[in-house]
Amino acid sequence: MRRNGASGRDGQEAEPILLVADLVKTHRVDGSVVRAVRGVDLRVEPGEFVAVTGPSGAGKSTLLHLLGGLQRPDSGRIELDGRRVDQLGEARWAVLRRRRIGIVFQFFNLVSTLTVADNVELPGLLAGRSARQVRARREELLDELGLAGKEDSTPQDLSGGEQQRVALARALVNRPSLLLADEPTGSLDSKGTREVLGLLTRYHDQGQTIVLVTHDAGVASAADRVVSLFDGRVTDDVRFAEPPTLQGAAGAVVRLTG
Ligand SMILES: Nc1ncnc2c1ncn2[C@@H]1O[C@H](COP(=O)(O)OP(=O)(O)OP(=O)(O)O)[C@@H](O)[C@H]1O
Repeated sequence: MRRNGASGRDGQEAEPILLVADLVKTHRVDGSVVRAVRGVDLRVEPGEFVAVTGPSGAGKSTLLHLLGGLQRPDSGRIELDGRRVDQLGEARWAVLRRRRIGIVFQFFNLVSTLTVADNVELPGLLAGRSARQVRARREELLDELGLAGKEDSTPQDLSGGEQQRVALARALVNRPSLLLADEPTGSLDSKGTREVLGLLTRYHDQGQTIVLVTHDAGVASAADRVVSLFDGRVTDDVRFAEPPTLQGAAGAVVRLTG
């Protein structure tokens, strides 16, 4: 392994997908002040699979929310695909998120009253794609994710692992530049964890850029780079010389789950 540099997988200088500089976020609730993110710098190259890890309260979820535009930083800079985005308003962030960013959450956040098919298609239709295009993409994803035949089910008919696979399909429907995942295996059993990590690894192998937040070192080992946070600051940034293979990721999960 090596400490992180600024070059891509092939050693060439590449345009980063994500460039974060001196990002700061303070939460204020009922007179108390929590400095959750205290000057984070991060550069993510196209095709990287980055795990952001650290103990509870380190600021991982806050950082992910800032990267996905779900919260605004107090100061600092975020560039996505070369474009500054940290100062965009809510409406423009919503458009950007739909087109460029897919997000997977710990508790899936599926719309319980919609079918699997509708949950997956919704961001595609909201992004203005044709119904035919979106339907074809949904079919492709549900097939890849082992969910063919579940189109008419509702989320509550599915296991946690299946729900997270639906959430992954929804996140990928618009072919995002960046996939963000916030503890995506945090509410899954060992089988669901294995499945979801295997699928993330497969999409990464196909070139998907992923930033995943986890407190779990076993889950982090599926990534090819691990950024450690503590008290809102990056304390370590390690990139593995050999990007892990699907088998490597599966091995990590087997070690994790026994
Ligand atoms: N919306 C919020 N309002 C107030 N405080 C918050 C909010 N979100 C997070 N915090 C606080 O900010 C700090 C960082 O929280 P954050 O959830 O980002 O850390 P984390 O590393 O993801 O932790 P965990 O693994 O427990 O989710 C914590 O002290 C937390 O209590």
